[in-house]
Amino acid sequence: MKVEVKSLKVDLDEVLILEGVNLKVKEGEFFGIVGKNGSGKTTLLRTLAKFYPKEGSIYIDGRELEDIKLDELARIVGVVPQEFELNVNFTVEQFVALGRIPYIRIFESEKDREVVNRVIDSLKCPKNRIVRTLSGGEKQKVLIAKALAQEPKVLLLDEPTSHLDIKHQIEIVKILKSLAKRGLTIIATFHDLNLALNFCDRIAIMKDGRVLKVCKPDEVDSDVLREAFEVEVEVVNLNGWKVVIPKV
Ligand SMILES: Nc1ncnc2c1ncn2[C@@H]1O[C@H](COP(=O)(O)OP(=O)(O)OP(=O)(O)O)[C@@H](O)[C@H]1O
Repeated sequence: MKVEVKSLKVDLDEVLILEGVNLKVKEGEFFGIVGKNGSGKTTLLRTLAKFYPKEGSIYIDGRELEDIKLDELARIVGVVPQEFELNVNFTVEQFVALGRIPYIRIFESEKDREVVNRVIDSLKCPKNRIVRTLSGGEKQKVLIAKALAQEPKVLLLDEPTSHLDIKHQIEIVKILKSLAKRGLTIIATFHDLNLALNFCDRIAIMKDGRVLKVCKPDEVDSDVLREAFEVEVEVVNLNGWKVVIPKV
């Protein structure tokens, strides 16, 4: 499903956090959001998930967010939050099954079990382990699995690779890329510019609650990064990889 944001403004506790945000994310697009700390990335994602009141409009598949009730929204939009104290005593299987709540009537159905097992297998999560005992990276995958068990059409992820080593970072972004290729619309924030530049289809660069530029990774240059991050950097091409190097 496509996601469109028009003239979005968000105030939290009477502080202006987002203003004049306009975005058009296509169905099946892997869309990255980057920007320095406090630029408004998390607030934008949470607003897309209807966590915060807003001015302006957000359309999901052409429908204004206000008109989509929360139970229906839970079947359309999956959210993977940034920080999550995942100290629950559930097994991975039980925890991922929570993602089926928007579908469950009284008893878990055969389909619920099938979806939970498919998602766990596709992310290679350790099904029978207790979630509390998992490493940060394993917990991150379990959170993504729970969101995918919702069978969302749009997946919002806040820093999906923040707890991961380089192997697992690449594993997760490749999984996200393949999900997007199969039609899932993915909007994810990244601190790691190199991951965003090499895997996202397009990127929004944010500063001070506004979107400075939306472009393809090839169009991200040192000028816009200097403006957004207030640091001198160079964007170079190294063996087919775009790499952002700080000039210190
Ligand atoms: N409830 C609130 N009341 C006032 N200010 C808030 C509130 N929530 C967030 N902010 C402020 O809004 C700004 C944007 O925060 P947000 O978490 O969206 O940024 P971010 O780009 O995700 O940052 P980070 O990269 O550090 O996670 C920050 O200055 C933050 O302090």
